Order: sequence, then structure tokens, then C-alpha cells
Amino acid sequence: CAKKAKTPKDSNNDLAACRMLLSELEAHQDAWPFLSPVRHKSVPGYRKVIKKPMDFSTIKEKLTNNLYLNLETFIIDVNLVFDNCQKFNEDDSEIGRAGHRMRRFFDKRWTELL
Ligand SMILES: CO[C@H](O)CCc1ccc(O)cc1
Repeated sequence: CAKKAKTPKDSNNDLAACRMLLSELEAHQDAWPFLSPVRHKSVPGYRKVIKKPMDFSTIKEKLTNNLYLNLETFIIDVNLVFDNCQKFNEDDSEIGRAGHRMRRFFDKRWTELL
């Protein structure tokens, strides 16, 4: 079927949806490892291993500065937070488990938007 053309209204709705999703992520009890940038100076190996650091406060900054084209580019950055977490932390660790729970929560919420 033909793709629906995106209207300015759609992108405004996308923006509202991104703000809503981000505030729910920030409010989640398992969000604590992801709220601000990892202090890579005090975490040995982090800078070397994680090429594109990302966190919820940086996403909020990018949203505020209108740096996301649409919901898709926003979801890419949120997934980067969780992919970085899985890369750096054991699944069976406090932060590893928090990352899996947050990803599961996010996947459920944004798919409910579709
Ligand atoms: C989202 O958190 C990052 O994966 C860093 C995890 C980490 C930080 C300090 C440590 O001693 C161990 C892991």
C-alpha cells in the first residue's frame, strides 16, 4: 500500500510522543544508570569500548534542540543507551538487569503508540 505522506502535524505528534516516552523512561525505577552520561574518566575501559555514549539527559538535550527528525531517529538513540549497556555490563549484574528491564519497558511503550 502507498506510504502515508508525513504532514507537519505528524512530526509535531512525533515530538510530543518522544517527550512523553522520555519522561516515562526517566521516571522508571530502573533508570538510574542511564539518567546522565557515564563518567568515563572513572570507569576504566568505557571510552575504548563504547564508541557512541548516550544517556537520557543527552537525549533530552537533543529533543530540546530539535535534533531528532522523527520518532525513528529518537528510538535509535534510546536503543543506543541499551545496546551500550549490554555491551559493557554482564547480563547478570545490577546495571545489566536494569538495562534489560528498561529496554523491555520502552519496547512495550513505543509499540503501543503505533
Ligand atoms: C550505564 O552504565 C554504564 O554501563 C557504566 C556501568 C558501570 C559503571 C561503573 C562500574 O564500576 C561498573 C559499571
